This record gives sequence, C-alpha cells and structure tokens, in this order.
Amino acid sequence: KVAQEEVDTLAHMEINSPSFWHADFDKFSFPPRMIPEDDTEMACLTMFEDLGFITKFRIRRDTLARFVLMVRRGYRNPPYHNWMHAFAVTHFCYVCMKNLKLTQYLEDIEMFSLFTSCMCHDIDHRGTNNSYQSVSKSVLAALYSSEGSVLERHHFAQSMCIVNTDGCNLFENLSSKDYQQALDLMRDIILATDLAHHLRILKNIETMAKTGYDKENTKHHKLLLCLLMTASDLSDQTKPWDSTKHIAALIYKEFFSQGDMEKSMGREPIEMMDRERARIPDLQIGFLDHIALPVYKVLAELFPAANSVKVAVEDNRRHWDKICALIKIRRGGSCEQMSYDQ
Ligand SMILES: COc1ccc(Cl)c(-c2nnc3c(C)nc4ccc(C(=O)NCC(C)C)cc4n23)c1
Ligand SMILES: [Mg+2]
Ligand SMILES: [Zn+2]
Repeated sequence: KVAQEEVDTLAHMEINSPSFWHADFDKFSFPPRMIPEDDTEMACLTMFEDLGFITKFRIRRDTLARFVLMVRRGYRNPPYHNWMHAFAVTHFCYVCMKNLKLTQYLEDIEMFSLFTSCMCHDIDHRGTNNSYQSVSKSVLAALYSSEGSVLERHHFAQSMCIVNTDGCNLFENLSSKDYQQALDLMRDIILATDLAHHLRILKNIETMAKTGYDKENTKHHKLLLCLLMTASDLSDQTKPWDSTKHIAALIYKEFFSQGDMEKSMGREPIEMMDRERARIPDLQIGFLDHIALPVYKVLAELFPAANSVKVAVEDNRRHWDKICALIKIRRGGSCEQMSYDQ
C-alpha cells in the first residue's frame, strides 16, 4: 500500500535533529499540529532517533520508513480522529519521555511499546464511537462487541496487521521474549485508550500517586503506561486556547455527524452528539472537570515537571467558563451555541 520510492526516500534521508523542527520541539509548550502533515513522517523519524529506539532495538531504516508510512495510511480522514491526532498524541508521549525521566520508572521495551502504541492507537477510526458500532450493526460490532472496547480492539488488530506485513515489522530484531512482550504491551495500551477503561482504573492510578510509584511493582508499570497513554490521547487540552478551541470544533463536527446519522436511523442521539441540543461550553467544562483535569492532576502529582501541563488545562477550563458567563449575560439564559472568539 506504500510506493517503494516513498519508502526509499524516507529510508535514506538524513534524520533531522529535534531543533531542525523548532527550538522547543521537545518541550510541552510546542504545538505538534503546526508541523505540516507531509513532514510528519520525517518528524516521527526524528522522535524514534532522539529517543534512541533505532539503535537500542536495531530497527532497520527501510522497515521503519515502511512502518511509519503504513501507519499514516491506516488512518481515515474524519474531522478529529485522523493521522494528525495520532501524530499529536505521539509527540506528547515523546515530550514526556524527554522531560519526565521515564527511564527511572519504565523499562526500555515498555517505552518503545508505548511510543509505537501512540502512533497506532486510533488506526482506521471511522469518526464514530463504540456505541455507534452496535447501533449501526457495524462489522466491528459483529467482531468485537461481546468483549467491549470495539473500536480499540480494531485499532489493535489493524496495528498487528501492519506489524505482520512484510518489511513493516518494527520489532523484527527483538529477542522472541521482547517481541512477545512488545505485542502484549501494545494490546494492553491500545485497549486502555477506551475512556471507559480509563475511568475504571483512575482510582488505582490516584492511589499509586498517593503511596508513591514502586518501580519493582509490575502493576504500577501498567497503571503508569495507561496514564501516559490517556494523557497523550487528551494532550490537545494542554495547548494554548486557540488550538483547544479549534480542537473542540473538530470533535463536535465528528460528534454531530454521528448524531445526524443516528437521527437518520430513527434514533435519538445523546445530547453531546445532537447539534440541536448540545451546549458545547457546558459539555467541555464537564469533560475537563470529570475526565481531562483528573488525568493531568495525577500526572503532575507523579511528575512535578508536568505541572505546567496541568496549569495549561486549568487555563483552558477558565476560558470555557468565561464563554459561559458571556453567554449568560448576552442571552440571560444558559450556555447556547454562539461563536466564541474570546
Ligand atoms: C481517550 O479516548 C477518547 C475517545 C474519544 C474522544 Cl472524542 C476523546 C476526546 N478527546 N478530546 C476530547 C474532548 C476535547 N472532548 C470530549 C468530550 C466528550 C468525550 C466523550 O467521549 N464523552 C463520553 C465518555 C466520557 C463516556 C470525549 C472528548 N474528547 C477521547
Ligand atoms: Mg481511540
Ligand atoms: Zn485518540
């Protein structure tokens, strides 16, 4: 599915250093979505190289090129859950590895699997959520609905298809023990991207942060990998307001399309997917309070160097509050649709 000359170009080009992209490329403040989409494969090579994975795991350059090209092609183009989302998620994970001294918490194989999982975690996403798979009786529901996390099982299955494609096996030079561990880790990490799973383990993560991380405890390794995956998956919320506002527009474009499709099937969509009923500022405040903020709060408890990220999310929440207050003043009512150019 990828042309040989594309592989050759990517495989033979000199890998750019992080500063080639931007002086702050490996900082939490850098917005990865400013990298032009056509340069993202090269930026992925930069991250693989800068994290030392190419040497440590003896990754062949042509294999790495083919893998990155195949993963990018594995994504469709819905408003939000597309390749640029995966790239932004991968970049946040890279920045965590560069700034949070994760080598003192995790094994090399765990970090390599986490980084690769970030790239693959939403492969072939259709812009609809898990419940829509069942409602629409999709093939994915037929395959996976008995186990739950339907989409996430598909993202993992698609990732394994790529790993098993000739010339794309990123793990080909690993020992058979590390090879098996890498695939098992990718499965656990990609399945952990189901928000329902995250909500189930959040208490355990918060307890771990309270009692202190124990590097000898394998359960702590697993909980930390899931936290870092979710923190990366939601990392658009850690960027400046202009970006966050734009991301919300993309997310609700995707949600409202699903709501429209549910209506055309004679079903009533949930409020957050119903363009007639959704009040975006209220919904975003709810999402930040109940989902995003607890993630970055516990991340900052475990890693004081991540405090700036938690502050950025709190800033974004304040922006949504301001918009709600403005709407109340102008409309004398609740938060309704309006253009928020604050
Ligand atoms: C980590 O996995 C996912 C999967 C899908 C999505 Cl869209 C997101 C995601 N990424 N950014 C956002 C933002 C800014 N707002 C959101 C508002 C609501 C929901 C949502 O799914 N609510 C229902 C649930 C809590 C039962 C997700 C939102 N979201 C993350
Ligand atoms: Mg997902
Ligand atoms: Zn995602």
